[in-house]
Amino acid sequence: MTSKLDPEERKALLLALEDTGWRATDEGDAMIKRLLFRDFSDAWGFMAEVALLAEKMDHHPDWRNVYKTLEITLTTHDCSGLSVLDIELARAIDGLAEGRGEVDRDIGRPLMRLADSAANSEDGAEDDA
Ligand SMILES: C[C@H](O)[C@H](O)[C@H]1CNC2=NC(N)=NC(=O)C2=N1
Repeated sequence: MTSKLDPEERKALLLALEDTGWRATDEGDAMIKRLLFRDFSDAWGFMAEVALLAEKMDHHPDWRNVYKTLEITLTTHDCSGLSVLDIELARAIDGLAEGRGEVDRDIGRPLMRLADSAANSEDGAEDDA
Protein backbone atom coordinates (compact mmCIF):
# COMPACT_ATOMS: atom_id res chain seq x y z
CA MET A 1 0.00 0.00 0.00
CA THR A 2 1.40 3.37 -1.02
CA SER A 3 1.70 5.88 1.80
CA LYS A 4 1.50 9.65 1.85
CA LEU A 5 4.72 11.60 1.70
CA ASP A 6 5.97 12.67 5.08
CA PRO A 7 6.03 16.46 5.65
CA GLU A 8 9.76 17.07 5.17
CA GLU A 9 10.04 14.90 2.09
CA ARG A 10 6.90 16.43 0.73
CA LYS A 11 8.03 20.00 1.07
CA ALA A 12 11.32 19.44 -0.74
CA LEU A 13 9.77 17.44 -3.57
CA LEU A 14 6.79 19.72 -4.12
CA LEU A 15 8.83 22.90 -4.18
CA ALA A 16 10.86 21.52 -7.08
CA LEU A 17 7.69 20.63 -8.97
CA GLU A 18 6.24 24.07 -8.44
CA ASP A 19 8.99 25.38 -10.71
CA THR A 20 7.68 23.31 -13.58
CA GLY A 21 4.12 24.59 -13.16
CA TRP A 22 2.43 22.15 -10.77
CA ARG A 23 -0.02 23.80 -8.38
CA ALA A 24 -2.16 22.79 -5.42
CA THR A 25 -5.75 21.91 -6.25
CA ASP A 26 -8.57 23.85 -4.60
CA GLU A 27 -9.91 20.68 -3.04
CA GLY A 28 -8.24 17.60 -1.72
CA ASP A 29 -4.62 16.67 -1.42
CA ALA A 30 -3.63 16.74 -5.07
CA MET A 31 -1.63 18.71 -7.59
CA ILE A 32 -2.61 20.06 -10.95
CA LYS A 33 -0.87 21.28 -14.10
CA ARG A 34 -2.41 22.84 -17.19
CA LEU A 35 -0.84 22.47 -20.61
CA LEU A 36 -1.78 24.18 -23.84
CA PHE A 37 -0.94 22.38 -27.08
CA ARG A 38 -0.96 23.53 -30.70
CA ASP A 39 -4.17 21.66 -31.47
CA PHE A 40 -6.32 18.73 -30.36
CA SER A 41 -4.15 16.27 -32.23
CA ASP A 42 -1.05 17.27 -30.29
CA ALA A 43 -2.93 17.19 -27.00
CA TRP A 44 -4.35 13.74 -27.71
CA GLY A 45 -0.99 12.41 -28.91
CA PHE A 46 0.57 13.57 -25.67
CA MET A 47 -2.22 11.95 -23.66
CA ALA A 48 -1.67 8.66 -25.48
CA GLU A 49 2.00 8.71 -24.46
CA VAL A 50 1.16 9.57 -20.86
CA ALA A 51 -1.46 6.80 -20.82
CA LEU A 52 1.12 4.18 -21.82
CA LEU A 53 3.52 5.46 -19.21
CA ALA A 54 0.80 5.45 -16.54
CA GLU A 55 -0.03 1.85 -17.37
CA LYS A 56 3.61 0.89 -17.02
CA MET A 57 3.82 2.66 -13.67
CA ASP A 58 0.39 1.40 -12.59
CA HIS A 59 -0.32 4.93 -11.48
CA HIS A 60 -2.86 7.00 -13.37
CA PRO A 61 -3.68 10.67 -13.85
CA ASP A 62 -7.12 12.24 -13.41
CA TRP A 63 -7.38 14.58 -16.36
CA ARG A 64 -9.59 16.80 -18.46
CA ASN A 65 -9.03 17.62 -22.08
CA VAL A 66 -10.87 20.47 -23.81
CA TYR A 67 -9.75 20.88 -27.43
CA LYS A 68 -6.06 21.80 -27.10
CA THR A 69 -5.89 22.24 -23.34
CA LEU A 70 -5.12 19.50 -20.89
CA GLU A 71 -5.49 19.67 -17.13
CA ILE A 72 -3.71 16.91 -15.29
CA THR A 73 -4.47 16.19 -11.65
CA LEU A 74 -2.25 13.83 -9.71
CA THR A 75 -3.14 12.19 -6.42
CA THR A 76 -2.92 8.69 -5.01
CA HIS A 77 -6.39 7.28 -4.45
CA ASP A 78 -5.06 4.39 -2.37
CA CYS A 79 -3.88 6.80 0.38
CA SER A 80 -6.12 9.81 -0.39
CA GLY A 81 -3.18 12.13 -0.87
CA LEU A 82 0.16 12.75 -2.49
CA SER A 83 2.63 9.88 -2.53
CA VAL A 84 6.00 9.34 -4.12
CA LEU A 85 4.18 7.83 -7.13
CA ASP A 86 2.65 11.24 -7.90
CA ILE A 87 6.08 12.81 -7.80
CA GLU A 88 7.47 10.17 -10.15
CA LEU A 89 4.56 10.50 -12.57
CA ALA A 90 4.78 14.32 -12.48
CA ARG A 91 8.47 14.18 -13.38
CA ALA A 92 7.84 11.73 -16.18
CA ILE A 93 5.02 13.92 -17.54
CA ASP A 94 7.28 16.97 -17.36
CA GLY A 95 9.89 15.07 -19.37
CA LEU A 96 7.39 14.13 -22.07
CA ALA A 97 5.93 17.65 -22.20
CA GLU A 98 9.24 19.39 -22.76
CA GLY A 99 9.14 21.46 -25.94
CA ARG A 100 5.55 20.43 -26.67
CA GLY A 101 2.93 21.87 -24.35
CA GLU A 102 2.96 25.43 -23.12
CA VAL A 103 2.57 25.52 -19.34
CA ASP A 104 -0.16 27.71 -17.83
CA ARG A 105 1.40 28.86 -14.56
CA ASP A 106 -1.54 30.95 -13.43
CA ILE A 107 -4.07 28.34 -12.37
CA GLY A 108 -4.46 28.87 -8.67
CA ARG A 109 -2.65 28.97 -5.44
CA PRO A 110 0.95 27.81 -5.29
CA LEU A 111 1.89 24.26 -4.53
CA MET A 112 4.18 25.54 -1.79
CA ARG A 113 1.14 26.40 0.31
CA LEU A 114 -0.07 22.84 0.00
CA ALA A 115 3.31 21.59 1.14
CA ASP A 116 3.30 23.99 4.07
CA SER A 117 -0.21 23.26 5.20
CA ALA A 118 0.39 19.52 5.25
CA ALA A 119 3.67 19.96 7.08
CA ASN A 120 1.89 21.95 9.80
CA SER A 121 -1.20 19.82 10.26
CA GLU A 122 -1.38 16.89 12.65
CA ASP A 123 -2.16 14.09 10.23
CA GLY A 124 -1.70 15.86 6.92
CA ALA A 125 -5.11 14.63 5.77
CA GLU A 126 -6.85 17.96 5.36
CA ASP A 127 -5.75 21.16 3.75
CA ASP A 128 -7.91 24.06 4.85
CA ALA A 129 -5.65 26.87 3.59
C1 LIG B 1 -4.64 -2.09 -8.24
C2 LIG B 1 -3.87 -0.89 -8.73
O1 LIG B 1 -2.51 -1.05 -8.47
C3 LIG B 1 -4.35 0.36 -8.06
O2 LIG B 1 -5.74 0.48 -8.17
C4 LIG B 1 -3.66 1.61 -8.59
C5 LIG B 1 -3.95 1.93 -10.03
N1 LIG B 1 -3.66 3.31 -10.37
C6 LIG B 1 -3.72 4.27 -9.44
N2 LIG B 1 -3.60 5.56 -9.78
C7 LIG B 1 -3.71 6.53 -8.88
N3 LIG B 1 -3.60 7.80 -9.26
N4 LIG B 1 -3.93 6.24 -7.59
C8 LIG B 1 -4.05 5.00 -7.14
O3 LIG B 1 -4.26 4.79 -5.94
C9 LIG B 1 -3.93 3.94 -8.08
N5 LIG B 1 -4.00 2.70 -7.72
